[in-house]
Amino acid sequence: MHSKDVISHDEYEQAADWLLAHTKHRPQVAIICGSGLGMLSEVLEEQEVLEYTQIPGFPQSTVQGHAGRLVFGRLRGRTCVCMQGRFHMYEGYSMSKTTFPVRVFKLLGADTLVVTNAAGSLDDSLKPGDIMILKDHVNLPGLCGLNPLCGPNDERFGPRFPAMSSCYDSELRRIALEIGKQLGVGGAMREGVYAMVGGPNFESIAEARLLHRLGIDAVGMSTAPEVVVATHCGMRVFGLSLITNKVVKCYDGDDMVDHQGVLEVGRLRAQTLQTLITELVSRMDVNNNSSNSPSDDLTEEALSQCDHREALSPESNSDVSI
Ligand SMILES: O=P(O)(O)O[C@@H]1C[C@H](O)[C@@H](CO)O1
Ligand code: HPA
Repeated sequence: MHSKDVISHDEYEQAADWLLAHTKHRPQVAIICGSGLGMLSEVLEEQEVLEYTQIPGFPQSTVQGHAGRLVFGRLRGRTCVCMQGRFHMYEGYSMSKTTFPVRVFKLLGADTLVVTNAAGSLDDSLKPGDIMILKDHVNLPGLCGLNPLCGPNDERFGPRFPAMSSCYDSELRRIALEIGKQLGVGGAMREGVYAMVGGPNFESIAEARLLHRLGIDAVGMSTAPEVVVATHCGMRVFGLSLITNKVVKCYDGDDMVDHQGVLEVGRLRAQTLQTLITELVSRMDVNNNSSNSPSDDLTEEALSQCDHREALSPESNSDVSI
């Protein structure tokens, strides 16, 4: 790693101080929107929007479907910040730069990180349009030494050797699955293991088969580094993948994945994901690292937004059933 890739505590603080001076909001929950999932921020109330170009030290979004804005606002009594646009290694950023915002959110006071992504399924039981709750990940670049925690460790954020064995909060996973059932989309939601590859090309068939044999359920090009950095600094993490395509695993056939198709599935699933995240955030106890359920029943408003319930039932979701 180059010394220029080391980001000093001052640089994180400068970004955090700038944000504190430019918004009245003090976020408890940070949400990272995956490819085509920027609409998750639309549900925030009392919005204040800041462009990445304005924020000191922030990288810039270069990928279609990643707008490049921070949206601050309120969601059912919780204060949130939403990243409309994340950073990927394949854009040419160092791992520490791709995860820069996570530490900034920590300095802003956020104790919970919600990560979302678009991913291709390797397991045939996951269909486009399904939602996979991350139970665990395989950080392939990380295993090869491309890890945002490489370089001098800053003890103010966390320990040199953080554990990753429980990085996806089990209580938040349980609540999300419960909400899915209440919304009538339980059949299209399950837990699974996400693997991060470097990208930007989609997988070759041999690569897809290799990942499948390793027991990976879905593959994407992000998320794991953000989760590593958040876990390192003591944040509680919830992650989900919107399955946007099946990864091609057979030589005979003419299926081919493309980014436009990925974005399209995000558009079609916008409302389901908005409702799911809104309900999840509303049931989080943001103060003491556990969760509470002020009401375990969905509001009528949430249920009425779920006119997609039938479309997401397991019987009907053969391929894109949206
Ligand atoms: O930011 P995410 O991980 O959601 O984006 C996925 C991976 C690539 O960036 C892109 C491919 O379509 O979507
Ligand atoms: N592979 C890797 N990343 C992805 C995919 C995929 O099939 N779909 C969306 N992001």
